Amino acid sequence: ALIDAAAADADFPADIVAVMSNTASAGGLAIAEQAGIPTVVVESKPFGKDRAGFEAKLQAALDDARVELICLGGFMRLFTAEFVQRWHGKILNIHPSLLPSFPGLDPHGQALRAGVKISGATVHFVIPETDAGPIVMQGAVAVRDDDDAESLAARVLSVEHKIYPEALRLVASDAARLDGDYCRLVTLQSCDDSLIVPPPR
Ligand SMILES: Nc1nc2c(c(=O)[nH]1)N[C@@H](CN(C=O)c1ccc(C(=O)N[C@@H](CCC(=O)O)C(=O)O)cc1)CN2
Ligand SMILES: NCC(=O)N[C@@H]1O[C@H](COP(=O)([O-])[O-])[C@@H](O)[C@H]1O
Repeated sequence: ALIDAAAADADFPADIVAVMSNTASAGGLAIAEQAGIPTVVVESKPFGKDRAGFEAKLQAALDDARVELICLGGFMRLFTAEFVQRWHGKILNIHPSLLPSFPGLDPHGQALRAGVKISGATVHFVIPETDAGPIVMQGAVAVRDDDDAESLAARVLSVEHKIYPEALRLVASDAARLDGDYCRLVTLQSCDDSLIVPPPR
């Protein structure tokens, strides 16, 4: 969705300069290759619990690609506080729940077990505390009585594909920035109500 958004708008304020993964099996690498975007794999498994060692190798790849802003998508490893502070205000993550509800792993299962009627996705700045960074944008879906984790994830994913490009547009154009504990909207943004996704008929 980020690749498509950047390709579709000549004025999009960001270029996808590389897609990187900590595992060679990540599906996004093939999508990037098909789009002619450089890919990099920095395997995390050889580093075991040595997060700093993995991050040093990742940082070198980010430097080589001259990355200025990181957008995480399904990156299932926690960063050290040192790495996050080095990239202060320059790492976004998308999480498939309406944070601060249901952070961490299995958010859809958490939502279903809690019996919530509305779920969705959140784009937030990454801070050392997991899934706790200031929120840039959210989109919602109704939870249906017959939903399981797979069906809910599929509907939430369609919202992710809508809000992540728009959140990146805001941050890359400096219309939204991390300001202490807040995501500060530097310019008034017209809220796009279509991001509140009604339940499918
Ligand atoms: N310091 C931070 N690192 C990361 C954040 C963050 O907010 N602060 N966001 C996550 C993404 N994420 C949810 O959106 C997430 C990813 C991974 C985990 C986690 O517990 N990972 C375990 C390993 C789990 C596994 O291998 O299956 C771990 O790293 O020990 C929780 C939340 C990205 N990083
Ligand atoms: N905590 C982060 C998290 O849960 N991210 C989730 O992983 C998906 C991508 O995974 P995939 O590339 O395996 O489809 C993302 O769409 C998001 O819902």
